Amino acid sequence: MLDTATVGFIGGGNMGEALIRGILQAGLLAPERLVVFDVSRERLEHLEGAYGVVRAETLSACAQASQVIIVAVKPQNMGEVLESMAPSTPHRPLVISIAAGVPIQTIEAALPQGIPVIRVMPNTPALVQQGASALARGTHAEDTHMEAALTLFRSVGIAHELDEKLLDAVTGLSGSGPAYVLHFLESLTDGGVLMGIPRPVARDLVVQTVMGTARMILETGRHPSQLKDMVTSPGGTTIHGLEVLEKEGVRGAIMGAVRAATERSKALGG
Ligand SMILES: NC(=O)C1=CN([C@@H]2O[C@H](COP(=O)(O)OP(=O)(O)OC[C@H]3O[C@@H](n4cnc5c(N)ncnc54)[C@H](OP(=O)(O)O)[C@@H]3O)[C@@H](O)[C@H]2O)C=CC1
Ligand SMILES: O=C(O)[C@@H]1CCC=N1
Repeated sequence: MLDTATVGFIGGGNMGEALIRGILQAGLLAPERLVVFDVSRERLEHLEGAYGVVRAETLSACAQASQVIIVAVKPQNMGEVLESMAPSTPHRPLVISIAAGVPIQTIEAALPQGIPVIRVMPNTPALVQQGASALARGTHAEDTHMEAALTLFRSVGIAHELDEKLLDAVTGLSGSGPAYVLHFLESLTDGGVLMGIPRPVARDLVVQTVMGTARMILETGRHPSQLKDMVTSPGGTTIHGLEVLEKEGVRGAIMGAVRAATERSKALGG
């Protein structure tokens, strides 16, 4: 269904822009096939100017022009957006929500009966086609709808179909995950600076170390523990660093962060 579809974005903030940019860079759709509506005129002007996408003057115009509608507003704005959108969906578009925590049932109940809905949890590395998304289908979403949604999100990274009950956990893991990785990356860089390395060099070394380590997992298929053991010489430097991380409870702290974010996602759904 994507071959001829116009894809509408309601909400063109951080995540909306990451998807727009990623989809265009991947060459999946031409800019004239992307229509955007945002309450912020500034955002609309930015998106139109930066990417050449079509700007809709109203939410209804965006919905009416689109066979696939990606709703990318904050969970708190979902109620008003769905209410405004409902009368503009007689053409039965596929509605894709990326809002954290908002259950499919809530979205379906706010729209006319029979509208296909897919709930997705993407993440910001979609901006550079390195996103990670999980998708769950609603009552009326058929295989063609899921295939179209998977094609969209796979154009900007990897995507898995999952049962909806796991989407809050995905939100806590890979949805919020880039922030944890950036926090770690920033701390590691500060560690280098603390030891006297100029910041730009420390940043470069850290980014390459994180990227190289992730690629090593993917390309060797080995367990992270095995790869960690390769770095860790008996009585050497690494084991002394690891001892500090274990004493400070970093592993438990990271697991706790995923749990806290998952619980927050559940709470956002009401
Ligand atoms: N950021 C992330 O890493 C991720 C976010 N998400 C989800 O994506 C959604 C968007 O998040 P994010 O992009 O970070 O949020 P942003 O606040 O950056 O973007 C939302 C945009 O929608 C606009 N908006 C608000 N109300 C309306 C409306 N009624 N109609 C049209 N546009 C409206 C906002 O304008 P204004 O600012 O003026 O209100 C803003 O420009 C959220 O539901 C979030 O849970 C999912 C995965 C990752
Ligand atoms: O922080 C948030 O609520 C959103 C959802 C996942 C990432 N950012």
